[in-house]
Amino acid sequence: MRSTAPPAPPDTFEVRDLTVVYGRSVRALHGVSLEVPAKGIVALLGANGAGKSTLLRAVSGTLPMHGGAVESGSITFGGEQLTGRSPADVVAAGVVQVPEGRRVFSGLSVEDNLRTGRLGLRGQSRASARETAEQVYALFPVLAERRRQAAGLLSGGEQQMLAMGRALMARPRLLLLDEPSLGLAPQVTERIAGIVRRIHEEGTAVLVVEQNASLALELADRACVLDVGRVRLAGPAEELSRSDEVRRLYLGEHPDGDVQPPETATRALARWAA
Ligand SMILES: Nc1ncnc2c1ncn2[C@@H]1O[C@H](COP(=O)(O)OP(=O)(O)OP(=O)(O)O)[C@@H](O)[C@H]1O
Repeated sequence: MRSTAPPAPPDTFEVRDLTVVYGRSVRALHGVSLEVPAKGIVALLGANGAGKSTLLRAVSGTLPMHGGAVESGSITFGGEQLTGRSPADVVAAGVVQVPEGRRVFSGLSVEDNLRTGRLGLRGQSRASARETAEQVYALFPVLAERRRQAAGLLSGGEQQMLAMGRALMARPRLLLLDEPSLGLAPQVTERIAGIVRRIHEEGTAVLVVEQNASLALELADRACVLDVGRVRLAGPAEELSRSDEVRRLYLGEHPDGDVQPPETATRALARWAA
């Protein structure tokens, strides 16, 4: 039977009722749904162990490397099914992840690190590779200055920029950012945030996973809070940043120094889950 659901708008990224297991017993995600509109920027928040990395692994096709599998649900980008696809296929579909912890090839030069971002991409000419590299250097002038230096000699912030630049070499239409501020000084974090804004303004959709909730909520249009593998809150980032629950749990604020009454949290949940 043909589906009667209307086709998704081009480049909408959709996760629907996703359940992920590790081995036989660890269910890390339970029926998670979220959406990144075309050219949107969405933050995924949650405490340690909430399932943020698991969601990114499911999207990028790297779950099997961690002993995980999608049990049910779907992941689509512009209507194209990504569930169960290989990492190379996901990149070819326009969805590229910047891994947590930067993970650059420290013995390779900046230039060669950028080249690895295009490995395996089909139908791309040398001229277009050069043009993309120049766009990346324009976005990160510090990488242009150090293009022949070994990546291992860069500072933490510069390595984060290189990891982002390498992902941009594949010309993603959706960029997945895993903890871009991890281990960086506040000033460097601000620079990275500014670059994420520019990438987004130039038309790339972004899904950003962050422990630094204030940064993520400042950057994003919408946000989604995961709690022990389930979506606890979702809605416009500005509304979430005003939510008592988010302020207390993720922004480190303690309104009146008191614990929030449970009925307030329930009402907040109902409002943002709508
Ligand atoms: N390879 C794995 N094998 C078994 N269980 C795992 C594996 N990776 C993660 N888990 C479990 O899945 C759940 C979700 O973990 P996940 O790493 O996705 O959370 P997270 O929100 O990314 O946390 P963090 O911020 O600490 O990275 C946790 O209970 C974790 O222990």
